[in-house]
Amino acid sequence: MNLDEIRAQITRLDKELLTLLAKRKGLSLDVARSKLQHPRPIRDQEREQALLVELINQGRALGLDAHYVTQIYHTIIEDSVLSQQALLQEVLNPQASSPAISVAFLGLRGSYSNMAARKYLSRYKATLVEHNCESFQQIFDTVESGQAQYGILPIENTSSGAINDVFDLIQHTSLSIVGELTQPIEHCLLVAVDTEVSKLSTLYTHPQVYQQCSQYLSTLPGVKVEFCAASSNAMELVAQLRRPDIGAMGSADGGALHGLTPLVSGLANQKQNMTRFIVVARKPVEVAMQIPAKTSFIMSTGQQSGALVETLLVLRNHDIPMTKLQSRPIIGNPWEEMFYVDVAANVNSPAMQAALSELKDIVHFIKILGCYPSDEVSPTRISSKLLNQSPAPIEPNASAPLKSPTLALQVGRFSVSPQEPLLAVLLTQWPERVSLAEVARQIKEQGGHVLGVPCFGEGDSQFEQSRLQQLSEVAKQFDLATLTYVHNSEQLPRAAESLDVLLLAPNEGAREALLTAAGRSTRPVLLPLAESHAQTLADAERLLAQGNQQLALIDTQSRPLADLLRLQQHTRLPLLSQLAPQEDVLAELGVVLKGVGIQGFCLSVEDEDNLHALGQLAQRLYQD
Ligand SMILES: C=C(O[C@@H]1C=C(C(=O)O)C=C[C@H]1O)C(=O)O
Repeated sequence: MNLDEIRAQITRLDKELLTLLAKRKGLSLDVARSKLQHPRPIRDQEREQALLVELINQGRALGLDAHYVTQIYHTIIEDSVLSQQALLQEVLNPQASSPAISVAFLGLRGSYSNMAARKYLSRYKATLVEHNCESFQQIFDTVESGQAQYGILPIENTSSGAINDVFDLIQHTSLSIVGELTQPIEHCLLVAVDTEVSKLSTLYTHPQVYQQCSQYLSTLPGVKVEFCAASSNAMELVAQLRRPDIGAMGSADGGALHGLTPLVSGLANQKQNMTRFIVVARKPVEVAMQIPAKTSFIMSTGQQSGALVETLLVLRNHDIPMTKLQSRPIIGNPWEEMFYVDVAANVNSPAMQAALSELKDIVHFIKILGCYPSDEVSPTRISSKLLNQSPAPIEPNASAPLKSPTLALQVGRFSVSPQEPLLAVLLTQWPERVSLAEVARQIKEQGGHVLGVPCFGEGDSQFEQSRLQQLSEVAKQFDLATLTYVHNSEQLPRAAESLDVLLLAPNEGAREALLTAAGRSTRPVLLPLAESHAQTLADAERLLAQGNQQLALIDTQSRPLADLLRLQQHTRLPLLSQLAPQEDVLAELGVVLKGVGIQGFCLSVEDEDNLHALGQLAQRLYQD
């Protein structure tokens, strides 16, 4: 077969795949209709888990790796759940469906708010009428006066935090929040004609984008930066001028609306840059009880001590999870605060109704801002336990686990517990023979959780920075947490900026400064055992005293079991163990250590050849 013939086959297959995906979506909507007739929750994570395990196993038999299959199905299921939710909402709020929908947002065509508006309203099959606004106030005015049905407003950003102006305007509006969505903010360098970065002399952008991309821009010293009112204005200008020496900065999708193409992407200093938007309308919506809802309200309490705590206790007593609490000053009442609260509950649920009536008795002011479907469809995770199910071998006779420590370690998205210990791989050096991505893929495939690679000490700080960044990007791709050795207090904050867990190098000089820096960090820290238990515990105390309570001890020298048990009697900190893969009894050792309450294993490997040991260890640790 020649290239054209092979490509023709691929094209045919892709068409078949799309037809099948459309059929699947149709069936998922049938499921929604059935759930409407015989009410039950839209989301069924048990079903999703069973489906994923089956698909992963079928995929493996066909030579597809587990991570690949999981990623594809997370996307398919997310769309399936959101489409089912939208169908239920349309049945419940028929006024929402009309031939044209008008929406007000900040900026011109191509702005981040515009892209958010398009994404949110794409769920309705109606033509979009867009109202460009110059301020948040104008968005509120446009919707309040009925010129637009919906307004889209950014409310918080993962890098810059709460957007105070929007919070302040909500305090006084008659509008209701009827929806939310979270949008990744991915800054790109956009150009109108075929050109190269070296040919650029001027870049147009918004000051906030400039700030968020400062590190990249410092690598282009000869390029002049000109500010515009919004990133969409910059795009418009560059599209009009069509010159090879100028570019704009903004989203790739937004640029495409102006005929611009991205020359470089991923420019933001912080890679996880996301904005949460709220959708406002004149009338509140009703949210079906079968779908996860959020309710937003504002309240002010008296200034007496404990007033806020009392309100939060009401929520806790009714088992209502709070997802956000933000305070803003009340204009005209110095030192009084208005609290913005988001809870994961339907305003019409009995628990929420009971909580609201109790809150009314103890607050000075309370107003419901809206109840809306939650935009988050958190991916169903398959535990290592489920993936590694095989007939259970005979367990060696381990002693009964000691009382489990009270401190719960959270590494990335993994909650560490004696039942589900953490499984990390720590490469002794940066991989040379294969790519880091291949190592990550293997770790994921074998059931590991954390990818650890040394990033410091082999070059200048820019080189180290690029390793930290590579590690974090590759791990994210494979849904793994990240780890590196930290040798001194200067490295610590740099590692903490990008990675999930920090392993302090044992016995380096300037120990105190390192412990203090680790104690000030908000990342979990692994502290290697010192010569004596007394020294280890003193080091731990020093670190904890700085505020960071996410601390675990790690045995890096395979100490005798009795020694570890003795240590456990004196501390509530979780204990992890670093193991070498050469050990022929590695898996058995793991089981014994898990039996005595060791909460994690760090497999120290020289290269990818030793990774198969991880699979054996995972299988023994996670089977029932
Ligand atoms: C389709 C269903 O609804 C949801 C979507 C699923 C899917 O797309 O596979 C699975 C479970 C539910 O969370 C269902 O319940 O079967």
